[in-house]
Amino acid sequence: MKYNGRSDFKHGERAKIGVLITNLGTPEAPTKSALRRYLGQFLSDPRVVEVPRLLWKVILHGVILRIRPARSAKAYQTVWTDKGSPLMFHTQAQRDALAVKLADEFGDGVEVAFAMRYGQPSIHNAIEGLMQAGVRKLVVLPLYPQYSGSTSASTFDDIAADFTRRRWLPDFRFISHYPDYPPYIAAVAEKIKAHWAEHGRTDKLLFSYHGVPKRYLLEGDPYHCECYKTTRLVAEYLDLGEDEYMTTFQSRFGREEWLQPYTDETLKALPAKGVKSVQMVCPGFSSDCLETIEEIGEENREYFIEAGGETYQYIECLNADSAHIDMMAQLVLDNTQGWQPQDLALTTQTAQRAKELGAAD
Ligand SMILES: C=CC1=C(C)c2cc3[nH]c(cc4nc(cc5[nH]c(cc1n2)c(C)c5CCC(=O)O)C(CCC(=O)O)=C4C)c(C)c3C=C
Ligand SMILES: [Fe+2]
Ligand SMILES: [Fe+2]
Repeated sequence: MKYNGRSDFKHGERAKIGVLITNLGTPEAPTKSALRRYLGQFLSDPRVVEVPRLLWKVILHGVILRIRPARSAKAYQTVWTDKGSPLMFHTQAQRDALAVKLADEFGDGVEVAFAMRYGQPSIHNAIEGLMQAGVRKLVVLPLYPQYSGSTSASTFDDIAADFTRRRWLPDFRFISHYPDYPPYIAAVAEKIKAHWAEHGRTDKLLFSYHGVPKRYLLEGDPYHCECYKTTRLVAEYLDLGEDEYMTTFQSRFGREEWLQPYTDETLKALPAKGVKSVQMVCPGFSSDCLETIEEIGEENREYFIEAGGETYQYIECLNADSAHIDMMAQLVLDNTQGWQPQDLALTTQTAQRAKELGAAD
């Protein structure tokens, strides 16, 4: 076994704090072949699809990867921009802004990177870059406010896989969720308020979260509860009455039952119940992406209007808004309590002894 490490370590070198933000990942291009690669990696993750491996391998390679890539590529083409995939450029912008913000706190003693769980930039490459830059204390912030095994734990698995191959592990903190973190709740609520100030209010506000199979909830995944908690706290902040908002779940995948109520079914049913205008918000997504721009912004709009709805508005994700970056910086600061970038505390004597033993200076 060859462990990853640095052979050019210098005694007295500054030990930096590393901050790694992550998100899900996105295909490299909106093409069938790129989608096949991306979906192949994503849907092979046992945290995402909890089906016996052999059976799933046959279904994935025999059916899904033959049909879905072409369909998904078409959908991605509708959201692709000159800057590439929205999920990618928003995450890059979040990293850049967070780096500026954290430099106020730690000066040049902090390194900020971003990575994607599937595809590039990979978690392994990002950690490698941070370690090469002298990071000895690492905080990882997956940008999933609500914990789910399929997202948060899967990210942890990938970090752990990197660590099993690493010679010198950093001090490590992992922010597994923040569904009720006051600055996050405030940022989501204030974004809604800003939308109201510009466009007024509608009959209902729908909080739409990405779904997971209902089976995961029944087997102990807290995701469902954490989504409801976020909704409740934002609704309280906004002083909403019970009948003014709803929580729904979108992006169903496969045949089994997922968390309900489904966003699409709800929107098809609301006009008949007298709800003619809705605003949609997706607090579980830190960045606008295929699932918000195309699925909520376009596809579900059609369902609602075809069913007799009159006004349908989508409120964008927090993306690289300053309130979102401030929230991330605060979360990082809360989770680096007691950490300061510092010179490695090696005495001259220790350094001398290490030199005698042949270590690089
Ligand atoms: C926000 C949290 C997310 C959870 C929880 C989640 C679970 C989950 N997703 C799938 C299947 C697919 N998701 C896809 C796209 C996608 N999913 C999330 C986030 C969560 N997924 C995001 C941010 C995105 C968009 C990525 C982008 O490039 O913009 C897709 C791919 C799109 C498609 O082909 O339709 C699939 C497939 C499962 C099975 C699952 C939980 C079990
Ligand atoms: Fe997903
Ligand atoms: Fe619950």
